[in-house]
Amino acid sequence: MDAKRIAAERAVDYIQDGMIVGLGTGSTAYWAIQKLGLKVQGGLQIKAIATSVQSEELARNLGIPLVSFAEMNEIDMTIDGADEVDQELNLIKGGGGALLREKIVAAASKQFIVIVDESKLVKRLGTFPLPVEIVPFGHEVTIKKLYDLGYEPRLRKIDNETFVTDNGNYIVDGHFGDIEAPQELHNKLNLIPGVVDNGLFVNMTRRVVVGYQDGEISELEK
Ligand SMILES: O=C(CO)[C@H](O)[C@H](O)COP(=O)(O)O
Repeated sequence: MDAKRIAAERAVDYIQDGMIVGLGTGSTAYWAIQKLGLKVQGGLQIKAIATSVQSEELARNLGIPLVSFAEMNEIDMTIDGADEVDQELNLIKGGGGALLREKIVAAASKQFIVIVDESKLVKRLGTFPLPVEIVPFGHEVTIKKLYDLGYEPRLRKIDNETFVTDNGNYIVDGHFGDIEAPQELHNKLNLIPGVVDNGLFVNMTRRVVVGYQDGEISELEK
C-alpha cells in the first residue's frame, strides 16, 4: 500500500465519535478523508471543517457532515499533510496552495496530527521551496521585499496562469537555503505588508505519523 495512505489511515484511528475534525489538503490528506468517509458511512458521528474547497467537495461527496467557524470555534482534531517535517516537528506546508486555511484550522485545533511518507522527513527545513501567500494588490512590490530578504521568490503559475488560492491570493515559492531559525523567519515574512501568511508551521504539531514504503508506520511525538 502507498506510504501516504498507510500514515493517513493510521491517523484516522484517533478520531472518535462526537469530534469536530479538521480536514487537510493534498494527496496524503485525501486518503484520510476517504477513510473518514467510510467510517462515517459505517456510523461514526463527527462533523468536519475543510482546509480547501477541494477537500470540502471530497468530504461532501463522501457524506461527511460539514460545519463552519460560524457554528463552532474549536476543532478537536485536525489531520493534514506536510511538505517537510524537521526533527523538532516544525513543518513546511503549502505545496498544494492551501497554507492559509490550513494554518487557521490547525491553530484552532486542540490536536493537530501530521501525516507524511518518509520522504518528507528532513534534518533541517529548506530544501522544499517555502510558499508565501501574498495579496494580488501590489504583489510586484511585495515580491521585491521578499527578494530583499534573501528569498528568490517565484510567482506560482499553473499552465502559464498565475495560481490563485481559495482566498483569492497569489503564492510565491522560493528558497532560503537551510532554515536555521524557522520562528524568526516566519515572523520576518509575516511583517511584510502584502504577505498574508507563509508555509512555516512552527511548534504547531506534537504528533507526526510517518508511513514507509515497506508498509511500516512510525509516530513521532513531541
Ligand atoms: O500543505 C499542503 C497543501 O497546501 C499539503 O499538506 C502538502 O503540500 C503535502 O501534500 P501531499 O500530501 O500531496 O504530499
